[in-house]
Amino acid sequence: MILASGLCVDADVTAALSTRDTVNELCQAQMQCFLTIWSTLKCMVFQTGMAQNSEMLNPKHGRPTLLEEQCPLNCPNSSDFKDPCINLNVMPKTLDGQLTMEKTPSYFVTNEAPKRIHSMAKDIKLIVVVRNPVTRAISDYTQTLSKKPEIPTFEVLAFKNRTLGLIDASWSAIRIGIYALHLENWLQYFPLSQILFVSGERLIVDPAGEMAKVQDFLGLKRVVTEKHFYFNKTKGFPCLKKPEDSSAPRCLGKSKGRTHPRIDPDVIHRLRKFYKPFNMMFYQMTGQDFRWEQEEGDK
Ligand SMILES: Nc1ncnc2c1ncn2[C@@H]1O[C@H](COP(=O)(O)OS(=O)(=O)O)[C@@H](OP(=O)(O)O)[C@H]1O
Repeated sequence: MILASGLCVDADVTAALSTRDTVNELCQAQMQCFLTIWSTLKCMVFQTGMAQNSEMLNPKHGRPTLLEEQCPLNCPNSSDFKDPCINLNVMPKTLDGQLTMEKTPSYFVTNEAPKRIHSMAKDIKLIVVVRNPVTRAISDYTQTLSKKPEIPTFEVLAFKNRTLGLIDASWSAIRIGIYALHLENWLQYFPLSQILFVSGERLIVDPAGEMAKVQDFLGLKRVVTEKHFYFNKTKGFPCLKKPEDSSAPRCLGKSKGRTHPRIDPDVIHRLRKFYKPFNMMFYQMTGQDFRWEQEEGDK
């Protein structure tokens, strides 16, 4: 989907319409979304897919202690939320002075998740790490490519019809980055004050700054600070100086921070245009400008 510049979402317009209406109007105006986005709204739409925040948070530097557990809402052999599978028993017992964290990126884009999580814990705090959706799509593709080298190129997958400039919004790598639609789903159950949006870009250039926001949001003393991080030139990312369970510095694993394949700049340009109105809506909904339009590169 290519969006003409005149169709950028104006804040007043966005306020007057629900997100879905606004997106619908934009799509209709472009006549390029067809039913793709609308049919996917009923099931899954997007994910942010960034694990690094919880991995950085895991060290029990402070009090309350943070515990991390994966996937409490997933039933074994079931990922479609059909069964009533909320099972807090799989979570570790949370003692006084502890906070338990759970990290499953796909929940953000799973239609049933907000309702189910709300019925489990209405006052739960939610943290979402978001990055430029264009970079996110390329990162997503890079991950798939590492497992399935035979898949078509990013440029092929990104379009329904490249000549006509029709972006394939049904491709999960692209669909997931339409954050405004996912957020709309969550805001039907949780107030914005219960959700913290962490900038994936800031997390790389200023991990301590973003972690300060996380600690404040969780009501923790700021114990993770600049002194816990250093920039690892080989990795090209910040790493932890000394995790609690080891005396050695620790970077995130090989699957985090992979080199992305070169993508045709024209395709990147088209994707930026595609995402722009959705990003504007997301900024308005969150009250945060992630400045993705101002980025030069997409790595
Ligand atoms: N400190 C540090 N070290 C390494 N990587 C970092 C770091 N901070 C942020 N990032 C970015 O995190 C991206 C990987 O997160 P994922 O999206 O794969 O997480 S998840 O597994 O889907 O939850 C990964 O994306 P790619 O660069 O595409 O690999 C990184 O850009």
